[in-house]
Amino acid sequence: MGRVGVLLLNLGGPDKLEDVGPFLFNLFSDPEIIRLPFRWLQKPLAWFIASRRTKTSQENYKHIGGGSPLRRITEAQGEALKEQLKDLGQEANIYVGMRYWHPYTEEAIALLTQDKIEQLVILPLYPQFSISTSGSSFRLLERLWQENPKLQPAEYTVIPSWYKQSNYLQAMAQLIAQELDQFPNPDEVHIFFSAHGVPKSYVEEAGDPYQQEIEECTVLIMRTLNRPNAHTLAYQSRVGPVEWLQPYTEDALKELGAKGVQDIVVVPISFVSEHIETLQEIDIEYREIAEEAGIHNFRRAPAPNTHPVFIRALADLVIDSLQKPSLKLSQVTQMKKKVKMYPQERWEWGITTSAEVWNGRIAMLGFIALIIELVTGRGLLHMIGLL
Ligand SMILES: C=CC1=C(C)c2cc3[nH]c(cc4nc(cc5[nH]c(cc1n2)c(C)c5CCC(=O)O)C(CCC(=O)O)=C4C)c(C)c3C=C
Ligand SMILES: [Fe+2]
Repeated sequence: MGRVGVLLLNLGGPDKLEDVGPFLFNLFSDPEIIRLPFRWLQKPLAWFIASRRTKTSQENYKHIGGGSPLRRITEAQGEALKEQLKDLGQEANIYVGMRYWHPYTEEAIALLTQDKIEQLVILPLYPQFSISTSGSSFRLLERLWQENPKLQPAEYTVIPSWYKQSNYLQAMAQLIAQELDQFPNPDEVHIFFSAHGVPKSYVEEAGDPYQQEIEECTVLIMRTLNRPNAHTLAYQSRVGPVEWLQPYTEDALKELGAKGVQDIVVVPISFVSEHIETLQEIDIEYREIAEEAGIHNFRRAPAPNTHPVFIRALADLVIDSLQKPSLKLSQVTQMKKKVKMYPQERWEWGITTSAEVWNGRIAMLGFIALIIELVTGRGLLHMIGLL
């Protein structure tokens, strides 16, 4: 076996408050995050939404120490994984490739090319696949390697999602059990799984398997936990005016409170590291909503971070993938059969020439309306609450 590398993919987060604006611009510039029919509108809209959101987002980051801990934790996971692999007899270099902030995926690719990695395992740090997370990073890798084939290692394999991995399930069950046991009556506590949401259209129109994987993951964690507790699954972090997967976390909390539930353990299920959506959104915002709803005893299971059983899960995934036939990026998108990744598969209204002409005209009108709205502060986006 040649020189082995593991590329850990994650979203990235601003290291300090000044990074928040450019980080948000990168995020909203991604067509897998905001799916628009016209590519040229992506950057102006990204700039616009990022500018509107920066201040609120900065306030949120201030609550968690002025920046995201994601880089530090992901790098610590990488170091622990390297050690664990070594203990299991597998030497490997670990690289961290973030999608929207440093260290960018491009930086990781440059490093692993420089290190002459011959066999690469691509491991997204998202247990479940979504077009907007792992899908976006896979798309970027495909593009980087198409643009410069010399950057592609001799051999590589992708792990598309891994929410069924037994040590991952064990780690989650242990983290939940540890919180339940802080209550006087652990079996009476309600377990509240809070998954990151995505727009409903991703699942229903674009075929994103995310919701199905989240639901299955919840069942598997409950089975591994093997306790009698009642549980709920809801979706957090909605952005913008369109409908996202439901029930929304805030509504589900209010409903439980109304039913008289007083003790809960919230389990962040789409994340393997602490970050703004656990430390600020769950620990501060949702806790407040829960308390107002009468849920007085609110605890949260920590994200797996560098929990040894979780690190063992990552190591097992790497070793298994090196022993199995390799899986290519193109196979992953083919495997998720009906998944419409942007922009390789276009929305239906964009595929004929006349439709393209009309799309262009309508888009031009929309862009003019957006500029007028930016200048005057009045218009449709204000009316629907996006601005
Ligand atoms: C606007 C659409 C968004 C979709 C769709 C989305 C999906 C998605 N995101 C994560 C995980 C993370 N998101 C993070 C930050 C973040 N995400 C969005 C928007 C969407 N996410 C925004 C606007 C932000 C910035 C923070 C904010 O202003 O609210 C992060 C990084 C957090 C950090 O500590 O910096 C992660 C991680 C998942 C798992 C997911 C879909 C499954
Ligand atoms: Fe997000």
